[in-house]
Amino acid sequence: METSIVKSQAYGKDRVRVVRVIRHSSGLQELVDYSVLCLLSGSAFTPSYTKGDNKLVIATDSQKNTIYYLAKTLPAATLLVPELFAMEVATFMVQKYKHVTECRVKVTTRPWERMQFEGAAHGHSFVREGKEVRWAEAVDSESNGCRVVGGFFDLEVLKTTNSSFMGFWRDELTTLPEMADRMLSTKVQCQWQFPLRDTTQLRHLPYDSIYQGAKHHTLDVFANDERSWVHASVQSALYVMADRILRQFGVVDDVYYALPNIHYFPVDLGKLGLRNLAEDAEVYVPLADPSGLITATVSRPPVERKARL
Ligand SMILES: O=c1[nH]c(=O)c2[nH]c(=O)[nH]c2[nH]1
Repeated sequence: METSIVKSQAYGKDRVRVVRVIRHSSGLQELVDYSVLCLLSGSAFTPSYTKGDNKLVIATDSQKNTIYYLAKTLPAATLLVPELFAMEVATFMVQKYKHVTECRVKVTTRPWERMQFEGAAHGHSFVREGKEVRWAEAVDSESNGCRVVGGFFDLEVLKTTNSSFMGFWRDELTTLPEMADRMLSTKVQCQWQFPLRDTTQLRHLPYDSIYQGAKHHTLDVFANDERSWVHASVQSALYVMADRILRQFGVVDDVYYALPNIHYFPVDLGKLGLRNLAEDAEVYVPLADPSGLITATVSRPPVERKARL
């Protein structure tokens, strides 16, 4: 007879692909392309793990059907915003099934850009641009209310100059030279968290503007903020990016970044009689592994947090 206890559990369906078309009477058509993860938790499910008792198990197949059902029946304005869609699925599950105490829904989007011809937007044709992925997560829980997070990952950027890394700790294990100018590349992961609110308030936050703003600040600081790059490091640029997002969007509680430092090294062409190091560097080789990894969560000072409540 087993004596172990289940400390935590969550089960559901992952990678539910939903492509939803919204057909407007004007002839314009819109499209979202989502991959959805839905996970249910609750102590009522413990016997399904410990006793093989499935009485209260909502089949993962039914969870998948619920996602399709909501994709068909929710209003367009909700479907088009991943945070709102995630929240509707999560709250639906918690409200419909009394024994579900928490539902976690993560929606990942694959962006389709509307085609443009001579400046005019096409009514129903789209092209996949870039690899960056937007995502949103809503966790609705009976006891805590709803927690929403938005973010993006795989935004790949590179700059050929105006980045340095100087003045770092040196000891017998240090071989890296001071770098007054270097190539810099990263694949940005950024996410922003909203305070716990009730769902009525959460339904009215400007999720799309925050996503656009976060992306803008990320690219603008990467390309243009001389202070953080020319004189400092990935760490200091990360902080400036996050601070800008927090200052523009009062509803955001904290911002997390993960910035890999994908190294590009100048090839030593000395043996070919060519100078290609330091200020002569023009030919580089990207290093697949390892990369640096700089991460931080940045939030408001405690006093400012209190004032916002
Ligand atoms: O911006 C950087 N931060 C670091 O901490 C670091 N470490 C390193 O080797 N190169 C860099 N670059």
